[in-house]
Amino acid sequence: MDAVFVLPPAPPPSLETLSSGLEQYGFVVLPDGLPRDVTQALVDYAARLGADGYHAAAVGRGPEQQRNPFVRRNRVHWLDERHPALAPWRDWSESLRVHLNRRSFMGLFSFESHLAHYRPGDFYRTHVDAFRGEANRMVSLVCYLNADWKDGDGGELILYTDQGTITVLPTQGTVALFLSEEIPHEVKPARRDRYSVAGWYRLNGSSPDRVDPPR
Ligand SMILES: O=C(O)CCC(=O)C(=O)O
Ligand SMILES: [Fe+2]
Repeated sequence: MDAVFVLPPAPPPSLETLSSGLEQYGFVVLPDGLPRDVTQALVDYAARLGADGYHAAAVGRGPEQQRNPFVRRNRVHWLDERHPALAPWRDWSESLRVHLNRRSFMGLFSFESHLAHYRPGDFYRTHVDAFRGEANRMVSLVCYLNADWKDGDGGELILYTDQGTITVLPTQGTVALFLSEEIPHEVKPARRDRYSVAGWYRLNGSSPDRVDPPR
Protein backbone atom coordinates (compact mmCIF):
# COMPACT_ATOMS: atom_id res chain seq x y z
CA MET A 1 0.00 0.00 0.00
CA ASP A 2 1.17 3.52 -0.75
CA ALA A 3 2.14 5.69 2.16
CA VAL A 4 -0.61 8.05 3.17
CA PHE A 5 0.37 11.42 4.52
CA VAL A 6 -2.31 12.92 6.66
CA LEU A 7 -2.10 16.69 7.04
CA PRO A 8 -3.10 18.06 10.43
CA PRO A 9 -6.40 19.94 10.33
CA ALA A 10 -6.00 23.63 9.46
CA PRO A 11 -5.89 25.75 12.62
CA PRO A 12 -8.72 28.24 13.13
CA PRO A 13 -7.91 31.50 11.30
CA SER A 14 -7.93 33.46 14.56
CA LEU A 15 -5.00 31.43 15.96
CA GLU A 16 -3.13 32.00 12.71
CA THR A 17 -3.78 35.76 12.89
CA LEU A 18 -2.64 35.90 16.51
CA SER A 19 0.60 33.99 15.93
CA SER A 20 1.55 35.86 12.74
CA GLY A 21 0.80 39.27 14.31
CA LEU A 22 2.85 38.42 17.38
CA GLU A 23 5.74 37.20 15.27
CA GLN A 24 5.71 40.20 12.95
CA TYR A 25 5.08 43.08 15.36
CA GLY A 26 5.45 41.72 18.89
CA PHE A 27 1.79 42.46 19.54
CA VAL A 28 -1.60 41.86 17.98
CA VAL A 29 -5.15 42.97 18.79
CA LEU A 30 -8.01 40.95 17.40
CA PRO A 31 -11.68 41.96 17.86
CA ASP A 32 -13.81 38.82 18.17
CA GLY A 33 -10.60 36.83 18.58
CA LEU A 34 -12.02 34.79 21.44
CA PRO A 35 -14.50 32.09 20.33
CA ARG A 36 -18.06 32.78 21.54
CA ASP A 37 -18.34 29.66 23.71
CA VAL A 38 -15.09 30.53 25.49
CA THR A 39 -16.26 34.10 26.12
CA GLN A 40 -19.59 32.80 27.42
CA ALA A 41 -17.91 30.31 29.78
CA LEU A 42 -15.80 33.13 31.27
CA VAL A 43 -18.76 35.53 31.52
CA ASP A 44 -20.81 32.84 33.32
CA TYR A 45 -17.90 32.01 35.61
CA ALA A 46 -17.45 35.69 36.53
CA ALA A 47 -21.19 36.11 37.13
CA ARG A 48 -21.24 33.12 39.52
CA LEU A 49 -18.12 34.38 41.30
CA GLY A 50 -19.70 37.71 42.22
CA ALA A 51 -17.97 40.82 43.50
CA ASP A 52 -16.59 39.14 46.65
CA GLY A 53 -14.57 36.54 44.75
CA TYR A 54 -11.63 38.87 44.11
CA HIS A 55 -8.72 40.11 46.20
CA ALA A 56 -6.57 43.24 45.90
CA ALA A 57 -3.88 42.72 43.27
CA ALA A 58 -0.20 42.87 44.18
CA VAL A 59 2.66 44.35 42.15
CA GLY A 60 5.85 42.35 41.49
CA ARG A 61 6.68 38.77 42.37
CA GLY A 62 8.15 36.79 45.23
CA PRO A 63 9.34 38.43 48.46
CA GLU A 64 9.20 41.94 47.03
CA GLN A 65 5.57 41.49 46.06
CA GLN A 66 3.54 44.35 47.48
CA ARG A 67 0.26 46.17 47.13
CA ASN A 68 0.68 49.62 45.69
CA PRO A 69 -2.58 51.48 45.08
CA PHE A 70 -0.72 54.18 43.13
CA VAL A 71 0.40 51.66 40.52
CA ARG A 72 -2.51 49.32 40.37
CA ARG A 73 -5.97 49.37 41.79
CA ASN A 74 -7.75 46.39 40.26
CA ARG A 75 -8.86 43.20 41.99
CA VAL A 76 -8.05 39.71 40.76
CA HIS A 77 -9.16 36.10 41.00
CA TRP A 78 -6.61 33.48 39.90
CA LEU A 79 -8.20 30.82 37.72
CA ASP A 80 -7.80 27.14 38.52
CA GLU A 81 -7.78 25.57 35.09
CA ARG A 82 -9.04 22.26 36.53
CA HIS A 83 -12.40 23.88 37.33
CA PRO A 84 -14.91 22.14 35.01
CA ALA A 85 -16.59 25.45 34.09
CA LEU A 86 -13.24 26.71 32.78
CA ALA A 87 -12.66 23.83 30.35
CA PRO A 88 -13.36 25.97 27.24
CA TRP A 89 -10.84 28.59 28.43
CA ARG A 90 -8.23 25.94 29.29
CA ASP A 91 -8.64 24.22 25.93
CA TRP A 92 -8.51 27.44 23.90
CA SER A 93 -5.50 28.92 25.76
CA GLU A 94 -3.76 25.55 25.37
CA SER A 95 -4.49 25.43 21.64
CA LEU A 96 -2.98 28.91 21.31
CA ARG A 97 0.11 27.80 23.27
CA VAL A 98 0.58 24.79 20.99
CA HIS A 99 0.04 26.95 17.92
CA LEU A 100 2.59 29.59 19.02
CA ASN A 101 5.14 26.85 19.69
CA ARG A 102 4.49 25.21 16.35
CA ARG A 103 4.55 28.40 14.29
CA SER A 104 7.13 30.50 16.11
CA PHE A 105 9.19 27.90 18.05
CA MET A 106 8.60 29.85 21.23
CA GLY A 107 9.04 26.98 23.69
CA LEU A 108 6.13 28.13 25.82
CA PHE A 109 5.72 25.66 28.64
CA SER A 110 3.01 26.73 31.04
CA PHE A 111 0.13 29.14 31.38
CA GLU A 112 -1.36 31.01 34.31
CA SER A 113 -4.30 33.40 34.23
CA HIS A 114 -6.55 35.53 36.38
CA LEU A 115 -9.86 37.25 36.09
CA ALA A 116 -9.57 40.96 36.86
CA HIS A 117 -12.27 43.34 38.02
CA TYR A 118 -11.70 47.08 37.67
CA ARG A 119 -14.31 49.08 39.56
CA PRO A 120 -15.11 52.65 38.48
CA GLY A 121 -11.90 54.64 39.09
CA ASP A 122 -9.61 51.58 39.00
CA PHE A 123 -6.54 51.63 36.74
CA TYR A 124 -3.15 50.00 36.17
CA ARG A 125 -0.26 52.37 35.46
CA THR A 126 2.31 51.77 32.70
CA HIS A 127 4.28 48.57 33.32
CA VAL A 128 5.79 45.57 31.58
CA ASP A 129 4.63 42.10 32.59
CA ALA A 130 8.13 40.59 32.80
CA PHE A 131 11.68 41.73 33.25
CA ARG A 132 14.34 40.95 30.70
CA GLY A 133 16.63 38.10 31.62
CA GLU A 134 14.28 36.60 34.16
CA ALA A 135 12.92 34.34 31.41
CA ASN A 136 9.60 33.89 33.05
CA ARG A 137 6.61 35.46 31.36
CA MET A 138 7.12 35.45 27.59
CA VAL A 139 3.72 36.22 26.10
CA SER A 140 0.81 38.13 27.65
CA LEU A 141 -2.76 37.37 26.65
CA VAL A 142 -5.66 39.65 27.61
CA CYS A 143 -9.30 38.94 26.74
CA TYR A 144 -12.30 41.13 27.49
CA LEU A 145 -15.76 40.25 28.77
CA ASN A 146 -17.64 43.57 28.63
CA ALA A 147 -20.73 43.85 26.43
CA ASP A 148 -21.41 47.27 24.86
CA TRP A 149 -18.29 49.11 25.95
CA LYS A 150 -18.57 52.72 24.80
CA ASP A 151 -15.89 55.29 23.98
CA GLY A 152 -16.66 57.33 27.11
CA ASP A 153 -16.45 54.34 29.47
CA GLY A 154 -12.67 54.68 29.97
CA GLY A 155 -10.75 51.54 30.88
CA GLU A 156 -8.81 51.44 27.60
CA LEU A 157 -5.74 49.25 27.36
CA ILE A 158 -2.93 51.36 25.90
CA LEU A 159 -0.01 49.52 24.27
CA TYR A 160 3.20 51.51 23.70
CA THR A 161 4.74 49.85 20.64
CA ASP A 162 7.32 50.55 17.92
CA GLN A 163 4.35 50.96 15.60
CA GLY A 164 2.90 53.71 17.78
CA THR A 165 0.44 53.94 20.63
CA ILE A 166 -2.38 51.43 20.31
CA THR A 167 -5.68 52.00 22.12
CA VAL A 168 -7.81 48.94 22.81
CA LEU A 169 -11.40 49.13 24.06
CA PRO A 170 -12.13 46.27 26.49
CA THR A 171 -15.01 45.03 24.36
CA GLN A 172 -16.34 41.50 24.80
CA GLY A 173 -14.47 39.01 22.60
CA THR A 174 -11.47 41.26 21.88
CA VAL A 175 -8.07 39.59 22.36
CA ALA A 176 -4.73 41.35 22.88
CA LEU A 177 -1.54 39.28 22.66
CA PHE A 178 1.92 40.75 23.15
CA LEU A 179 5.50 40.00 24.17
CA SER A 180 5.63 40.37 27.95
CA GLU A 181 9.14 41.88 28.12
CA GLU A 182 8.78 44.20 25.15
CA ILE A 183 5.51 46.10 25.32
CA PRO A 184 4.86 48.64 28.08
CA HIS A 185 1.14 49.07 28.61
CA GLU A 186 -1.40 50.61 30.96
CA VAL A 187 -5.09 50.49 31.77
CA LYS A 188 -6.77 53.90 31.90
CA PRO A 189 -9.21 54.53 34.74
CA ALA A 190 -12.47 52.71 34.12
CA ARG A 191 -15.76 54.58 34.45
CA ARG A 192 -17.84 51.44 34.83
CA ASP A 193 -17.18 47.90 36.03
CA ARG A 194 -14.64 46.33 33.71
CA TYR A 195 -13.85 42.61 33.49
CA SER A 196 -10.88 41.04 31.74
CA VAL A 197 -8.91 37.84 31.83
CA ALA A 198 -5.13 38.26 31.74
CA GLY A 199 -2.85 35.27 31.22
CA TRP A 200 0.84 34.62 30.71
CA TYR A 201 2.68 31.94 28.82
CA ARG A 202 5.96 31.03 30.45
CA LEU A 203 9.14 29.22 29.63
CA ASN A 204 10.06 26.34 31.88
CA GLY A 205 12.42 27.85 34.42
CA SER A 206 13.00 24.61 36.30
CA SER A 207 16.49 23.44 37.19
CA PRO A 208 17.53 20.29 39.11
CA ASP A 209 17.49 22.11 42.45
CA ARG A 210 14.45 24.24 41.81
CA VAL A 211 11.12 23.19 40.42
CA ASP A 212 9.54 26.13 38.65
CA PRO A 213 6.22 26.85 40.31
CA PRO A 214 3.35 27.54 37.96
CA ARG A 215 2.84 31.02 39.40
O1 LIG B 1 -6.88 44.24 31.68
C1 LIG B 1 -6.06 44.70 30.88
O2 LIG B 1 -6.41 45.35 29.90
C2 LIG B 1 -4.56 44.51 31.07
C3 LIG B 1 -4.17 44.12 32.47
C4 LIG B 1 -2.69 44.04 32.67
O3 LIG B 1 -1.91 44.74 32.04
C5 LIG B 1 -2.13 43.08 33.63
O4 LIG B 1 -2.90 42.45 34.38
O5 LIG B 1 -0.89 42.92 33.66
FE1 LIG C 1 0.09 43.96 32.23
